[in-house]
Amino acid sequence: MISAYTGKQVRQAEEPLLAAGLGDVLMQRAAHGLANAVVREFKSRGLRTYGAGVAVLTGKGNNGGDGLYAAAFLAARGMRTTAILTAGSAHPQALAAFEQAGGRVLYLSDAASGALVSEAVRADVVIDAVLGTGAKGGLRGSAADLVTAIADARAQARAEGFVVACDLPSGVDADTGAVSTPALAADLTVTFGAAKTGLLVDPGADYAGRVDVVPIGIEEHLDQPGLRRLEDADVARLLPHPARRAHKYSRGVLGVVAGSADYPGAAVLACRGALAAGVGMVRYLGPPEVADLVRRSCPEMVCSTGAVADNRVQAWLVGSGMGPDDHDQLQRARDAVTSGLPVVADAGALPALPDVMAPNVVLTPHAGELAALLKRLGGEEDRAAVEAGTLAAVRRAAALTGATVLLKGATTLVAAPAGDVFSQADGTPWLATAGSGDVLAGIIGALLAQEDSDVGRFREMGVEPEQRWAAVAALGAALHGKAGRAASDACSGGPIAAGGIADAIPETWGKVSMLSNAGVRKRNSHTLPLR
Ligand SMILES: NC(=O)C1=CN([C@@H]2O[C@H](COP(=O)(O)OP(=O)(O)OC[C@H]3O[C@@H](n4cnc5c(N)ncnc54)[C@H](O)[C@@H]3O)[C@@H](O)[C@H]2O)[C@@H](O)CC1
Ligand SMILES: [K+]
Repeated sequence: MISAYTGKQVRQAEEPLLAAGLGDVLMQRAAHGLANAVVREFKSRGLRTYGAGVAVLTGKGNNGGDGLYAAAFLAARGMRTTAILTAGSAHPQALAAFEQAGGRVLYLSDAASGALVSEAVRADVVIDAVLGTGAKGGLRGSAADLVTAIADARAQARAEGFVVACDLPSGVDADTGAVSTPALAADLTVTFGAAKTGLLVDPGADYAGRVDVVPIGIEEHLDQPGLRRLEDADVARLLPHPARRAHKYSRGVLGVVAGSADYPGAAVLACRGALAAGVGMVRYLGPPEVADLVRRSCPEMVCSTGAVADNRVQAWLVGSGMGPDDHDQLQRARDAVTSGLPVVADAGALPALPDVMAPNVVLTPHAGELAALLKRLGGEEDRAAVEAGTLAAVRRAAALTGATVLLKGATTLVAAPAGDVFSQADGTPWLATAGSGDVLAGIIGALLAQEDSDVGRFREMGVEPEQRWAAVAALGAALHGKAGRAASDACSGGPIAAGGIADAIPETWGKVSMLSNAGVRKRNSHTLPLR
């Protein structure tokens, strides 16, 4: 599990060490980690470090100090290092160490900016150490102009080097992931002590590139993370596995209320996602013509035209492919949400649900649907505002509705009403295809139906029982992303259609599960390997 913290939380964790006079030690550890990461990046790209050019964009605070110390380490390895001071001054000890190691110092002024841009554009690596967690707002003045010019050169492929952000890309808000432009998109962000929340949230994640966390000794002072990400091992631990004497009912039955005359395919894709995601049985409820297509597309399905109350299931999926005029289906969606069972509510159901729900109801809006939901609850947001502040928007929606809210996107965020947030980015842009969300709803529905009252495996991971619905939804997002990636990889990175995501789920599931075979055997009470 990756745990992420706000800038304030990280600074609070640093306080006891700073009070003990260890400030310079922390900075040296951070700088050492940054320098090592830069060297590793050169090696992984098959590039020589000796004689390579390093340009450090250096602010006047401690972030600039980290960059200068790191550049001093790199100079000692024979790299040609140049610091471009953006604020006229820099961390004095770090600057002295840098100059002593043979680094060259240039000062940013309006007159010199053309030459400085060329310097940065020619460098094999640009280290962005202008602003860190102490920044208020984004880059301004000539520092902003410099970054704009470098970013333009990179966009026009006039710069060959790569960009490494020191702690976070300057201009990215460490807490919210909001971006004050201009900001330089990094290939790699080397962040200190702990991942910062804003690096794992869009749009900040767009600028962070890969994120490396360098431990600096503050870790034991960190409190509860504001945001978490499930890694492969967590996914493996959370995926359900049938007990040896399981039968189809004990494995969970999912009821699906989805599809309409206009969008019958959405019901089929939701059902295909669910059938592939481990559930014992899927029942479909809806108009006869949609039921007919579902039955013909998925012979495993049990279809009926009855009411929610007449069907024994462990969880419901409602809304995929439904419109505002599908009155019978919308009534079923409302009945499912008030049944007390876990529900995943998607697309067309979202405008028709009660204002206040329960944590075991998982809403799955995209940014436009989330904006509409927030407006209905009295907010001002439009789609652009949601996209610029995804974390705040998803948290607010969860707090206002009392439901778990999953915001779909390149980075998928899931907020529990009590405040826990998960962030998953397992997929590929090819997942942005019609029907992909229906498959996601199917997966989450299937996982909800398999949830039992055993909350131990969540507790072991530090997830409280009432927040586990968010973890289950994040698990679904992870599985969906990984399956989409696997489907695309199987076509050498080519495009995928939504049905391909569903088809790739079982093998993706199997491969991830192998990571925790020991745990699986423990849960199944088997001591002998299954043959
Ligand atoms: N506190 C510590 O002990 C450690 C801090 N570390 C580094 O220190 C950073 C935080 O350092 P600081 O608190 O000095 O903050 P920053 O380095 O982020 O910068 C703050 C400085 O820039 C100025 N500033 C703020 N906003 C600005 C803006 N929009 N435009 C231009 N100037 C602006 C401030 O007046 C201040 O001088 C972290 O991101 C990390 O890189 C690491 O060295 C690890 C240890
Ligand atoms: K930075």
